Order: sequence, then structure tokens, then C-alpha cells
Amino acid sequence: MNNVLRIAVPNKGALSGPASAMLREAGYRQRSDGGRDLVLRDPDNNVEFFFLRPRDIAVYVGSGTLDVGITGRDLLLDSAAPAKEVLALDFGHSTFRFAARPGSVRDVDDFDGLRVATSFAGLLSSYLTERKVDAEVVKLDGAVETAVQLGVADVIADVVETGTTLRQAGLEILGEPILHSEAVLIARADGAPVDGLEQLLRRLKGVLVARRYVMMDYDIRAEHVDQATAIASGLESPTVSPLHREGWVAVRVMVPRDAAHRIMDELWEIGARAILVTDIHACRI
Ligand SMILES: Nc1ncnc2c1ncn2[C@@H]1O[C@H](COP(=O)(O)OP(=O)(O)OP(=O)(O)O)[C@@H](O)[C@H]1O
Ligand SMILES: O=P(O)(O)OC[C@H]1O[C@H](OP(=O)(O)OP(=O)(O)O)[C@H](O)[C@@H]1O
Ligand SMILES: [Mg+2]
Repeated sequence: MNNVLRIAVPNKGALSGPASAMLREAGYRQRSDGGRDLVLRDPDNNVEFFFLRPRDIAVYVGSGTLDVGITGRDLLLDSAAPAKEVLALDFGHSTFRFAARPGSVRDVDDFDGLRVATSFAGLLSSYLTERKVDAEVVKLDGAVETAVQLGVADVIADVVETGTTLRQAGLEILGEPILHSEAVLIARADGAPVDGLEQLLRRLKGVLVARRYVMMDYDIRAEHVDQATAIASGLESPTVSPLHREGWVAVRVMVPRDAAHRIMDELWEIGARAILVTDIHACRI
């Protein structure tokens, strides 16, 4: 029997709900909505979940206290913990950006001598060093946008999702994004083997595919299959089965969810009929 896989999961905040939803879709036990358990055992799957602050997760995983965890790429880099990203999870997307009062500062290269407030001091300091900018980093815990108004900083560097918080604080984005972030699965940086990690990865990749793809079935005249396959080629290769109706075949193919309607229109144009789209509930690719 393998060792129990110990998985760190965000206990609150923007990543908490979506992380639990993804694990549930991957077949694991999770806390009920609003649940406050700190530890949850899932003996059927030989795993244990530890609900922790997302900012601390890279520290637990980096030190080897826990085997793997789900956190934000920005938080992982900010921690400088010896942990590495093993899979991007396609939720919790955000950018990490500079903002200031409109017209006050033009570019990062003009930051010398200015005060930049952030709750991601590690991430910001490495960026400023890399860009050879000599600015003062003001470390705050949150509500960073208010720092400019209160005169504590000239510029802020913070997480931006919709940009609403910045606008409400009368600030404007400045320069290029420092980082594009999303939720990621992390493990120890030294790549030491972890019992059960391969299975967890297969399950999470299965959820990503089930979310991104749909199954498409259609009937078409056999001589048009090559043309149809050029429109929708599938992950591997489409399944083609004979139909009772002479000269026709049934085709089954996975297509990207966001392209499904365009593909249906194009298939229809070349003579496909009875085109059906269904969700993929779960898969292992
Ligand atoms: N709208 C958002 N606001 C904050 N963090 C976000 C948002 N969207 C995605 N994230 C990501 O969530 C992580 C921050 O989560 P965390 O739980 O620390 O902060 P939070 O959601 O702002 O919660 P809190 O209320 O404790 O500040 C980061 O990786 C960040 O990139
Ligand atoms: O671009 P938006 O969609 O407005 O989202 C980004 C804002 O949301 C988060 O703040 P949160 O409410 O978590 O407060 P905090 O700064 O205290 O963490 C984040 O720190 C930004 O301030
Ligand atoms: Mg926050």
C-alpha cells in the first residue's frame, strides 16, 4: 500500500471554492459548502486534505510537510519556497500589475526613488531588481489600492482580475503585466518521488479535458469523412462507424467546447446531419 498523499487546499479566498469544486469533479471527498474542517481524510482514494491559507501552501509543500498543494502562481513565486508548479489548473486567473494615479507616473523605468506598495513583496522585489529599478517596497497585508490615497505610496503592485477595485480607487494600470497568474498544483522543487502524485495528475488532467472539450457525434456520407476530419480532427483520431444506411457513416470526435458551434456550422455545410453535442462527465486521456 502506498503512503497517503497529503494535499494542501486553500481554506478561503478566491481559490478556495473552485479548488474544492475541481477536486470533487476529480472524484475526491471535499468539505460541504461552508464547511470549516481543517483536515479531511479520504481513505477510499488514499489521500488527506489540509485546508490552509493559500499564501502558506508553498511553504508547507516546499518544506516537505505536505506532498502537494493548490495555490496561485503569484503566491508560489512570492514565497520563494523550494516548490515548483507541476500543473496549471485553469481557474483563479489574474494578472499582477502596477497602478498609479492617472498621469502621475509613465513607466516602470521612472520608478527610481518612488514608493511601491504591495502584499507581494518577494515577487515585486525580484521584478524591480531584474529591471534595475531602485524603488522602495512598502509591504502591506491587503487593501493595497488605498495606499496611494493615504499617501503611503506613489505606486501599487497588486492582483487585478476585473480592474473594478483599481477604478474605484481612482487608479490606472501602468505598464505591462508583471505576471499572469492562475491556480496551480505544486510539489517539492527537488522532484523527489511522491506516492500517488501520478494518479492525482491524471485525474486533474481528466477534469481539465472534460471542461475544455465536448463530444460531437454526426452522420455524414463516407466520401466526405476526410473533409470533415480536417474541420474536427479530435484529440487522437475520430471514431468512424458504419451506418445501416448505404454510403453513410457515424463519426464521434472530441472538439473544444468554445469552438463547438462554429464546427457544427462547418460540418453542416459539407453535408453532416444529426449533429449532437454532449458533455464529457469524466475522462482519462
Ligand atoms: N479577484 C481576485 N482577488 C484576489 N485574488 C484573486 C482574484 N482572482 C484570483 N485571485 C488569486 O487568488 C490568490 C489570492 O488568494 P487569497 O485567498 O490570498 O486572497 P483573496 O481571495 O483576496 O482572499 P482574502 O479575502 O483573504 O484577501 C492569488 O493567487 C490571486 O492571484
Ligand atoms: O480587479 P478586481 O476584480 O477588482 O479584483 C482584484 C482585487 O481583489 C482582491 O482584493 P480583496 O477583495 O481580496 O482584498 P485584499 O486586497 O484585502 O486582499 C485583490 O487584492 C484586488 O484588490
Ligand atoms: Mg485578497
